[in-house]
Amino acid sequence: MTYEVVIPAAGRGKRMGADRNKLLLDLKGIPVIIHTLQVFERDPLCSGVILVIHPDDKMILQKLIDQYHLTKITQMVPGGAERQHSVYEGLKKAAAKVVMVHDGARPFISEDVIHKLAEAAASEGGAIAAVPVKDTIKKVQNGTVTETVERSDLWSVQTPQAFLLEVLMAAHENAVRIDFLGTDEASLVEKTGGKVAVIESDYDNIKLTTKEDLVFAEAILAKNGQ
Ligand SMILES: Nc1ccn([C@@H]2O[C@H](COP(=O)(O)OP(=O)(O)OP(=O)(O)O)[C@@H](O)[C@H]2O)c(=O)n1
Ligand SMILES: C[C@](O)(CO)[C@H](O)COP(=O)(O)O
Repeated sequence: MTYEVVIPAAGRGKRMGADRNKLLLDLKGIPVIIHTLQVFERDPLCSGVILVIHPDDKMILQKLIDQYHLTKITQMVPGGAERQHSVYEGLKKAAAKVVMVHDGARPFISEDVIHKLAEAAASEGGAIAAVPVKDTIKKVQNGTVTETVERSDLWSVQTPQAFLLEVLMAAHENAVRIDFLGTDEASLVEKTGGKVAVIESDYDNIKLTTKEDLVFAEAILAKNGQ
C-alpha cells in the first residue's frame, strides 16, 4: 500500500541541550534528519514526504536536501508551537489515501514495519508502531508510589503512526474543537472512537531525545554495520 509521510522536524530539541535542533546533529557524519529521510527516499511505496520545519532551519535543511539528493520531499511546511500543531500543518498538505506520521527524531525505523503499518492503516483505519514494555511501570505522586500498572497490557508507543487521511484529519479537527492536546496521533483518533491497531516494532526505533540517546544511536549504527 503506498502512502505519504508527514515528518515533524520543527522542534527545538530542548531536552537534548545542544546548540541547534537535535535533528541537525551528526550521526557518523550524517545529520539525524537525513538518516530518517533516507529511509523514506529508499522506500518505493512512499509517494511523497511532507517535511514540517522550524523557519530558522529552512536554509540549512534545503542545503542538506540538495546535498543528499532527496527527491521525494514535496513540501516544506512551517510547524507550530507543539508537535501536534506541526503534524496538523503537514496533514493539511497531504492527499494520499494513507498518511503516515513519523518523528524526524526516529532515524532507525525499518521498511518492514513501515509496510505493515501502511497495510494495517488501509484495512483497519489506523495503526501504530509499538514494543512491549520491559520495565515495571508505576504511578508516582509526590515521590511516592500510588499504583503499579499491570505490565502485560503495556506497550511503549513509537512512530510511525499510520491512518486513512480522512480519519486522522477528522481527529485533528476534533482535537481543535475540544481543545485537546495529545502526545501522539493515536490519542486524537481514540478521542473520536476510532480503531487503532498495534504493529510490533523494534526496540532499535528509539526517539533521540536526550544526550544518552546519541550514544545508543551510534551503537545501533555500529550494530547495523554503518
Ligand atoms: N513543535 C514541535 C515539537 C516537536 N516536533 C517534532 O516532533 C518530533 C518529536 O518531538 P521531540 O522529540 O519532543 O522533539 P523536540 O520537541 O525538538 O524536543 P524537546 O521536547 O526536548 O524540545 C521531533 O522530530 C520534533 O522535531 C515538531 O515538529 N514541532
Ligand atoms: C509520538 C511519540 O514519539 C510516541 O512515543 C511521542 O509521544 C512524542 O513525544 P515528544 O515529547 O513530542 O517527543
